[in-house]
Amino acid sequence: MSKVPILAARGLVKRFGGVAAVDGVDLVVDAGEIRCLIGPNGAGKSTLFKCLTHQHQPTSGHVLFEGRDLQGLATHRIARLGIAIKNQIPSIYANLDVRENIRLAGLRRWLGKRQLNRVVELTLDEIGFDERLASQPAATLSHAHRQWCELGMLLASSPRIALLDEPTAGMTREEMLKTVDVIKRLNASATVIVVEHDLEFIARLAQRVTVLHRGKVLVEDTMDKIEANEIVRDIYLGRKKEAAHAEG
Ligand SMILES: Nc1ncnc2c1ncn2[C@@H]1O[C@H](COP(=O)(O)OP(=O)(O)OP(=O)(O)O)[C@@H](O)[C@H]1O
Repeated sequence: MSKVPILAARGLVKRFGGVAAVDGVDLVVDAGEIRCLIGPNGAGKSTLFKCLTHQHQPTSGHVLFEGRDLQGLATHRIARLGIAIKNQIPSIYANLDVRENIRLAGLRRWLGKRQLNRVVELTLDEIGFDERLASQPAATLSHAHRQWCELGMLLASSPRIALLDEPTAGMTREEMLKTVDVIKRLNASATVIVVEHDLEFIARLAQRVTVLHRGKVLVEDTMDKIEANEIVRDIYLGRKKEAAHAEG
């Protein structure tokens, strides 16, 4: 009997006027994977991310969660299926402290009070927040700490699958390395799909990588094979050459 993938895209197309930002993408993600989506600027990564999470209605094609078409489902119904989304701008309650943010996310699991408290403290530990950070209002956190707070909220909500859009954007290398650890913890119980630019981050994290180019899947493979792929290197090196040329 064939296994049903946790998430699949079939013939996904998203057009903006004459531009096909996503142009016939088929994607199969198995339960338990960490999958990275990469590609040069304008490849269609963000648009695909928004289609997969149904923040964009695809022009045509389908997104299936465990074989179930997500079409027509409201955001809260999608969340209830266990699909967690982290956009580039963190969605945290700025006026609440970190512990309260994480507690709110954990409420989704309908745990008893003592169990919920345990989950919250364990999560704070998993994201490496001490008491000072845990009781800090989210609004006063640094950029990286906000991202980790939101990842903590995902951890506490125990999703089936988490989709993350550029979780290391604006981070130092050290912060990126810590984010790798937090996402690995998330992956202990959830499938993870990540859109990213940072190739070191991807090499440390992903089992399989899907490369997008001009709205289509160019290649899908392990990071080692992707790094050795001449066409992929041309796309990235070509971009660097163009940038160097533009800088004069
Ligand atoms: N809301 C929109 N309206 C019109 N065109 C759009 C819109 N969103 C994206 N596009 C176009 O779709 C194409 C793909 O954009 P998208 O942002 O998905 O690429 P990306 O791979 O995420 O790029 P980047 O790495 O620069 O974020 C681009 O040509 C972009 O200009």
